[in-house]
Amino acid sequence: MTHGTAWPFVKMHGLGNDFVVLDARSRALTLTPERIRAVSDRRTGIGCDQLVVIAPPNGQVSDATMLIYNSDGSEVAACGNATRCVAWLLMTESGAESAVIETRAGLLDAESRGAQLVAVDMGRPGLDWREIPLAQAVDTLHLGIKVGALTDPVGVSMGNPHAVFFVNDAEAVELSTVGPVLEHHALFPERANIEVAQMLSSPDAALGRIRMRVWERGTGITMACGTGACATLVAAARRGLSPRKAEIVLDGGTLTIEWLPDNHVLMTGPVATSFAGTLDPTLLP
Ligand SMILES: N[C@@H](CCC[C@H](N)C(=O)O)C(=O)O
Repeated sequence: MTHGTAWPFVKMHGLGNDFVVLDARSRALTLTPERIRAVSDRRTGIGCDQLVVIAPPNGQVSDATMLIYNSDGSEVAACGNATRCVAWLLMTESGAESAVIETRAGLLDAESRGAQLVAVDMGRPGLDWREIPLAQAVDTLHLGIKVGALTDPVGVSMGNPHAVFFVNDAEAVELSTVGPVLEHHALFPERANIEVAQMLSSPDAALGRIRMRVWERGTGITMACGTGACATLVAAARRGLSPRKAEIVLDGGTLTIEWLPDNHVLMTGPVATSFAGTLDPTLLP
């Protein structure tokens, strides 16, 4: 491989949920699960929770297409924190205050909310068992499964599958033990992201506050999960535990999530750039 053909990348994160971002708008990129795992590997690659590719827009309705891959090599339809990061890159590039990003989960509208702060309309939550998807017809407000001390989560799709367990003490949950078991539970044919959520506010608070930790499908424990924060707010509001707007306190910081009257979920939070570089061609030719 000659010098100059190596892939440039930007390393970004949203509240510590980190990404290697590749711009494939003017150059063909061939990814395989092996290559995604190699780049994502923290010991031998660059290291990230998700590999994110900016691809050309399909038609004229969006500014770009975003493709998202978990560090295990699987492709996913949605990633809230990466959407804010890519929106920020696109807005910085265009000088505009908004951007439209096409994902496998649909078109997402993003807006700048000040320095390094971005709001994204994450669309409508999926509340039907087929949308999550579940293996059988179950009321998504009470999935009724139990692993260890975790019982009866709420199922929510934010373009990707989530199971939200309400607990008295989120810090006490052994996520590294129960997370992988629940991710692969037979009720979730496409696996699931697993959230444990502890209410820090009362149901009648003007603004809710919820502590949340996550075991991400295809990645493991991460510092933050944007779609998980959206799913948690929706789950808490459906259970009558929270108003429809809340601060979700994650390991890496806080996201503000609002379930709007039009049924869309609005996520607002920071973005950060860590460094830029080029990928060793042995990782990605
Ligand atoms: N970190 C993300 C979600 C990434 C995808 C997820 N692991 C899945 O497999 O669905 C976020 O910020 O939403």
